[in-house]
Amino acid sequence: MKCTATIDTRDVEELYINIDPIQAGGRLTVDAQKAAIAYSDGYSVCDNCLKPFRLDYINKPPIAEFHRDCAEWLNMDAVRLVPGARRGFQAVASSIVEKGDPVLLTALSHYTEFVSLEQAGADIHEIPKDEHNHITADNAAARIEEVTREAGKAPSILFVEHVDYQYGNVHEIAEIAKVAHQYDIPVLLNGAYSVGIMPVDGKALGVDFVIGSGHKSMAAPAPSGLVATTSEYADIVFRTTQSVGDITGRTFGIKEVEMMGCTLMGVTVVGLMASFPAVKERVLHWDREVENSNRVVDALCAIEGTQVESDMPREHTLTRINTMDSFDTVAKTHKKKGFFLSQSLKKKGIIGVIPGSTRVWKFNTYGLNEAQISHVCRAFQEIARENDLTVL
Ligand SMILES: Cc1ncc(COP(=O)(O)O)c(C=O)c1O
Repeated sequence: MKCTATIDTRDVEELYINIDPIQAGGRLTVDAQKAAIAYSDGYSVCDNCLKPFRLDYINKPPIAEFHRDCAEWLNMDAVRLVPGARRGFQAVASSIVEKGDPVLLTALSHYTEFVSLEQAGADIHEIPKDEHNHITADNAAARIEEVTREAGKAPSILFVEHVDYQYGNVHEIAEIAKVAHQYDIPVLLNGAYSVGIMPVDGKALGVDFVIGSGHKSMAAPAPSGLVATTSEYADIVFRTTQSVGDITGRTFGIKEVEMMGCTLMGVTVVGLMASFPAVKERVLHWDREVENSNRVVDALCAIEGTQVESDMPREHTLTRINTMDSFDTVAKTHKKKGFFLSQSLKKKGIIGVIPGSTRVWKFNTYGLNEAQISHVCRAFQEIARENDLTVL
């Protein structure tokens, strides 16, 4: 049968400023693009897989060294690469959680966190958010007490988002981890919106697992991510296989069960590695990114009726904005309805706002330079004025 699917070249990044809430930290560096081409064959990194036969031991390209560097960078003891943050959640859940165990995640957890715990057969409970859309240590403590009372045993793990995907708020992780540890509950940090864009120190936060997403925040090809842990948990999460063939008597050496033997291959691993020097450098400039985020938010707030639903001032580049009393009032009579906003933005060279959204929506300014930030600020206000909204 003839395959009719064709892949068009994608020139979006060259032509437009992209403020899509989930894509900002995943854009590849030029080095990652070059590495992806050079290592495009499936088994390209496996040419020098010598004893011991496991991908994270390969020295050429320096994958083994990269694992060590990455652990040190996160101030954790061991790292493995995985195909996406979700596979990191899955590895931890399946090695720590027994079927029927109570577990805690939060009212701001991503669905992939739920799914990983569901797959492990967990009895899932949420920590509620407070009135400021924060997960707090007090709420975590109260929920641990409640769930322990109801289930007859303490939760076997607590998953918490460093920065949540709904508001882009930064949560009080060190305090939550301290509380959880008082009940001997290990803590998994979902760093999908932090690892690779802002400084993350696992030991300072006091967490037992750090999960990162390569394609979301580490300028890496999809699917990629990492799971980092402490020496206390490394042997559990990275346990090696005990399988023995009952006819052949075969054993499989040091292959790790949760990693399905070998970790990231080809384009994904070399892309992640090639961007790593730039990623390490860019997290040092997080203050500038936050400043830029606040500039755009301030420009939006100057449009009468606009409100920010995330923390103010912004501490992150992902922001949730409410334009029901500004852009949405235009949408009510505009011939293009709610699509006028994304279409007007596109005409001004900006993409990433979901077409049709004029009520509550999100954007991310990560990685934009000064000129692009100024242009985005100006564009929102011009669109407001063109549609007779008041700009203060
Ligand atoms: C907060 C959060 N956690 C986890 C994930 C899943 O990340 P990945 O695609 O790397 O598995 C996402 C993806 O959108 C997310 O927003």
